[in-house]
Amino acid sequence: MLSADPLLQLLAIHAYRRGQFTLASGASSEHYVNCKPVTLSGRGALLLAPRLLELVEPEALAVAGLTLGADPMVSWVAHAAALAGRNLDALIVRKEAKGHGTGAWLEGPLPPTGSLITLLEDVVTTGGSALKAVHQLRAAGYVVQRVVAIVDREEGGEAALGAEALQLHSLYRLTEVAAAHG
Ligand SMILES: O=P(O)(O)OC[C@H]1O[C@H](OP(=O)(O)OP(=O)(O)O)[C@H](O)[C@@H]1O
Ligand SMILES: O=C(O)c1cc(=O)[nH]c(=O)[nH]1
Repeated sequence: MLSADPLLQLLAIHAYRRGQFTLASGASSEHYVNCKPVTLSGRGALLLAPRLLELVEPEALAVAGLTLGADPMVSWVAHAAALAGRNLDALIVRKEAKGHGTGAWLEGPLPPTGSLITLLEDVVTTGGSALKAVHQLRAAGYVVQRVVAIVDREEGGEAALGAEALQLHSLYRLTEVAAAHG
């Protein structure tokens, strides 16, 4: 049965797949949620941006995320914030420092050192990718206390983030998306 929640419906139809998958952690899984067909769709952006923006800390000056899953997310959340009259910019954290030019890890309009930044993720499994981004942001002098994800697979991510003083907020659990897929 189709979910009454249009966003859950989009994720169930366009993001969730059953099969054999190798995850970022190297583990195997019979489920995969590829959020990109949703996060890169106009309707997905329209539905997701306000849902994620309301979970961003009110004092945050930027949203940041590890490329490339979080790239569209940080962009349209910053856009939604601007439409609401809020000062919130987008930052992209590279998976490795740029090998030429600036040599940067972080791209975007950098807020002052000490600013609060909320980390965005599409999927949290072990939390390793989110932590990689948080480590770069903290090394650059930013305060990160919260990770906001579309889907929490509930496979250790919340505890791993908690061990580094990070709260995980997610819109959906993998089990909900799988159930909506049917
Ligand atoms: O919590 P974790 O165990 O780290 O797994 C979740 C990560 O895996 C996916 O990224 P992926 O490495 O597939 O990269 P991509 O966004 O560049 O496709 C996803 O976008 C998360 O960042
Ligand atoms: O753990 C991962 O790599 C992972 C799982 C998943 O369901 N979706 C995703 O994008 N990454």
